[in-house]
Amino acid sequence: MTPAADRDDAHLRVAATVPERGLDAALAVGRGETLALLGPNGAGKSTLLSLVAGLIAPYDGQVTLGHRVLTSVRSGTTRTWVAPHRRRVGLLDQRALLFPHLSVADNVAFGPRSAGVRPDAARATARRWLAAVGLEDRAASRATELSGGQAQRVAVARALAADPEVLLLDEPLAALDVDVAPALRHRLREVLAEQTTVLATHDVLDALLLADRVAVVEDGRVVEEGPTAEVLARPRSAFAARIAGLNLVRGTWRGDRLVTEEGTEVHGLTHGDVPSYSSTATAVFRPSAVAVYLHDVSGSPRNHFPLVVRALEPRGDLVRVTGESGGLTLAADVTPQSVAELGLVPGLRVSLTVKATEVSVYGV
Ligand SMILES: Nc1ncnc2c1ncn2[C@@H]1O[C@H](COP(=O)(O)OP(=O)(O)OP(=O)(O)O)[C@@H](O)[C@H]1O
Repeated sequence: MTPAADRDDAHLRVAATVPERGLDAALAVGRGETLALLGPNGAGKSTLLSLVAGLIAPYDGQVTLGHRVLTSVRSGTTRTWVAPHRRRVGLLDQRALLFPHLSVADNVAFGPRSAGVRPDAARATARRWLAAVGLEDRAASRATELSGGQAQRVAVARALAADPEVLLLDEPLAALDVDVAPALRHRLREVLAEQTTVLATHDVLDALLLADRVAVVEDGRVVEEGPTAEVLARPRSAFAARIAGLNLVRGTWRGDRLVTEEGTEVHGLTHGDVPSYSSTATAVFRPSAVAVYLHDVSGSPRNHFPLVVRALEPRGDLVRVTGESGGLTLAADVTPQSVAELGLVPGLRVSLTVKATEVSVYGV
């Protein structure tokens, strides 16, 4: 069991084994928190969501939400079972699955109407959530008239209009075109701010931009868990290291550059909405985009970081060089030949450079 699963302040707790799917995992999510389940195909992410939604029962385990026990099964014997529609859990997967014969507004009003809310109040709720996802002007359209990205936004509004205590998102952006996904990701970030959410994804950007915490799921186990930026910057599990291992630099956006608390400046290209001046931002760049020199190499538009080498580790055909730079841990992937030519050893002072065009800056 992970330490996080023992948290006292958890709103949602899951601890379950599902032998036929190779799952034996525990997780906990705080109220208003977004937890990303990050893992490869078949790892057990959807199974965990299905347990919470009440679509499957464990062989052994419990699901609790606040003070309510939703599922309790001991060695195949069910003790407590709350029906899916009574759980106050919303589930959304990569297909929007709107009712084709209903208008957009009626799709969104469906949840409150089913819960017995009067038609005018349900319509008002629908309007509010459509506005939150930026689609109030499509209220009267048929669901079939929407683009894929719009339909997915309506599906988000419909899930939230039902006022779930927990929202479960299973790869909500996976089916969307790459040019549509960033806009929806941004909307999701806004609407998920106060919402307890579990997000299954294998996209590191979803985790970085939407989640407060990440649980890495591999072979039915939670193998790593922690604040998103920490896990992605210093991955301990094999999967997280493969997809993440990114250089992440947090700081304050100064209009054309990010400045860390210790005064390190990072130039990069902004993605999605440009961060507002003085707001918190994150610069992201891959170790493979970083070059290592023994001396400072001047020349813009490059970023330079003085680094004290801490470790050298083989990584496929390359060697990952990690070290400290002004309170940051940074990594560069270089060839074994460069390691030999530069005489890289722990303790050596070097200079890392990365082109500004290789650095993505996000307003988070
Ligand atoms: N309906 C099902 N019936 C039986 N086994 C299933 C079913 N769905 C998934 N499995 C199995 O359970 C295991 C976990 O799958 P799960 O779908 O939870 O993984 P996942 O991490 O969500 O992967 P993906 O990203 O591919 O959806 C896998 O071995 C999978 O083959």
